[in-house]
Amino acid sequence: MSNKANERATEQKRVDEVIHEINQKAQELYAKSKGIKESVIELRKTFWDDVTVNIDEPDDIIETEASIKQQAELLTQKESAHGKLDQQLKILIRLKDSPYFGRIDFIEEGLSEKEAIYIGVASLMDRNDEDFLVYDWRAPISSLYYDFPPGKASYETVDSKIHGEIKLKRQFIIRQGKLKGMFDTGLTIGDQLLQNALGNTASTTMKSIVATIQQEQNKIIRNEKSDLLVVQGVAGSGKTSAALQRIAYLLYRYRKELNKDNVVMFSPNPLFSSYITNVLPELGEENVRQTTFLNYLRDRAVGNVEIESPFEQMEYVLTAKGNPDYEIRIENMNYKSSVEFKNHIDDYLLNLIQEGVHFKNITFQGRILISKEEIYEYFYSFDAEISIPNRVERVAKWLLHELRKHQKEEIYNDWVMEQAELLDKEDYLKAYYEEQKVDEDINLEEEILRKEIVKRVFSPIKKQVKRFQFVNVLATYYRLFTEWNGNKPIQWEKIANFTAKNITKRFLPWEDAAPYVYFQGKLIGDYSDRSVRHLFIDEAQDYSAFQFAYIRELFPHTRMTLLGDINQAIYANTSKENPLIPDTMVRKHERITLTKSYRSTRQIVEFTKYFAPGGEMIEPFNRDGDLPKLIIQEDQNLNDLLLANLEELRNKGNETIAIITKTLQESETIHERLREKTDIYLIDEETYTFQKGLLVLPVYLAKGIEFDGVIIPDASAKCYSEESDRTLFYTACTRAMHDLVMISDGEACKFIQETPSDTFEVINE
Ligand SMILES: Nc1ncnc2c1ncn2[C@@H]1O[C@H](COP(=O)(O)OP(=O)(O)OP(=O)(O)O)[C@@H](O)[C@H]1O
Repeated sequence: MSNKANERATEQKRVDEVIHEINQKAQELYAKSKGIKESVIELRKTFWDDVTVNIDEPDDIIETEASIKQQAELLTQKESAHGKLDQQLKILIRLKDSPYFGRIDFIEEGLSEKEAIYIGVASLMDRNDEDFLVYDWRAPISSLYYDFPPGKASYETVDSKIHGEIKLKRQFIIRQGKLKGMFDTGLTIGDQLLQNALGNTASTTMKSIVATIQQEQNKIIRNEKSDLLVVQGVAGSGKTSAALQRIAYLLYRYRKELNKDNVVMFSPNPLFSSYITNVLPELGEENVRQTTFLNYLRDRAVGNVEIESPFEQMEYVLTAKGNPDYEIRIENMNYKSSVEFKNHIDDYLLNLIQEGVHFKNITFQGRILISKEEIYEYFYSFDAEISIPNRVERVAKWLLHELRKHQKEEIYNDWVMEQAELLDKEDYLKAYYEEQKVDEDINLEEEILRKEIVKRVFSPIKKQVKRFQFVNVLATYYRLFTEWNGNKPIQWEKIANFTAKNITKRFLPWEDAAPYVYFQGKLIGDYSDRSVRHLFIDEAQDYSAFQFAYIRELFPHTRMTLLGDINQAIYANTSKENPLIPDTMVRKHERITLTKSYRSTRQIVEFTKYFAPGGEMIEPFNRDGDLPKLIIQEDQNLNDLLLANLEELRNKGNETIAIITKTLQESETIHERLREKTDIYLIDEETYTFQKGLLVLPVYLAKGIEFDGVIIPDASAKCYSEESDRTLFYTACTRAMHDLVMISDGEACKFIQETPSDTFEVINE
């Protein structure tokens, strides 16, 4: 046997031994878990047998309660032990298929023996729990694998830095316990494994990249020092992947202090959220809290307002040119996205300390119990030193006190007994006795019934007061645009009229959503979630300066990781003062730039980098495919052309093909035309998942996602005519992993024309 074959046989032998060990452990765990499960079932069945129930005397009741509590605790303990064993079993099952993907032989400085360190998705100890058969990829020593080629190397432990030398670096592909591939590499992580990973067809959910994390990505994943980490990475450079592995890393590294509920991720759209849901479970972690910024704002906004989505805003910008309000809307977007507007709101808030907060009457059965004027007077009777939210709290206390007085007065009104006729008296009396702990007294019955009825009717009013709903946030916001005479910026009149018109309809355009919720927080307090320890913002280029400033105030003590690509800033006004642009961030932060693109073939990256602003720095990963194709057609039927190209892409092995349009309108038209002829799935902002096959969607909903093949049905100069379309077009093209086809009716857009003619193939139909 050759040396190589020998080594391979030795490695397979080790794989077999480790799997044997896994099987043993799994059997033991299974037996334990089964035992516990049976005892849980048994305990549930016999729960009451071991409880002494006696409620004759107060002492007996206490004893009974203690006995139930003890039994319940025992059950919880057993259930949790069973849960933990189950979790361990799941890890073993994962390891059994592929116990590890890497090995390094490391000699620590001062020691003579080298140690072979095998790295996998989770740790595995030998039977005696003495040695590691597999190290978790997140263990400190595993960083050697990602950070260094063979030669001098070091890694950091909790309290020191260990130096030494890597003698060997090896990568494995193990599937179903069989060694399918094995490569020794001089590079950080060899090309071959990455080639394998990237050459596959797109999947409908994202995969983990732990076996092939690159050095730059590893810096993002293992960064523990920065409070604010800003990652600017070109399209397909692995930002989202790095973010998810970073979450898994942090959950492992700080497992005592951090859990899934302490981590929040803002993602660009619901489709993206479901696209990434598999990654953390694949790494043995539970999914963290995920939401879109839109949902975050919608969940918070008071005042029964309708908040426009950023996608609707985008669609408006792209399709409503010529609309009488269009220019004003753009100005509104400009101004409301700026920190200048935030300062303006802050000035207004200073004025509100003196005057101007609007309140609502507290009404009951159509009568005003406490008028807004009375509330206003009480609110402004406080010292100017007392902040607005603080005063609001005091007003709430006062209102509750006043309401109690009104409640008492209502008791003897006729309506109460009328209502009593309609009710289940038993239920009311029972509730009363339970609460008041008094003995039944028939003479008191009517009195009690009255009290109870009034209490229940007042309860929702009190709840509203406790939630500060007596403050009319929307009307106070409206006053900013209609009455307040503060320092007004230029163009204020138009913007103010436009905003006032919308507020009257209880409608908030997307650019007004964050300002309104910010303003609301300053009036009635923010329910900022202090349990959030890490916040991740993906596609950070799509946030405006106002939104960032607001998020920073909302999470003052939260560590943040912002990831994005300024070249993909598709929403109007988000690329100004964006933290992804160097020097725009005031707060101390660390910045990592990723320039290598892994998603697309070399040919697609070479083509797209020409029209990405600052694209010279984009480096393709060395994976070859066909040149992007530009089809120029004059009178061809677009349907036939699309169908023919689809067929061709399918024949080349592409499984997921997306027709990416500029607007939703266009997507709908194409969907309508093709649905009779082929299976095609339209994706809109309500779509949460997608299947392999043919999809049609606007570019702003394709953010963060990738497809085997992409067809741009209208890449003409008519469609992508403005400079502001550059990032849209770039985003659309960079969704393609293997094939990119662009169709243009007549002259192609200037972005294609800017690129050297040898970077794409032109076909004249
Ligand atoms: N180290 C890696 N090993 C294997 N695959 C990788 C690696 N880095 C990135 N990829 C792959 O490259 C593709 C792009 O990654 P990802 O979506 O994380 O990039 P992104 O920077 O967020 O892209 P975009 O900004 O365009 O949305 C994915 O298929 C991902 O699995």
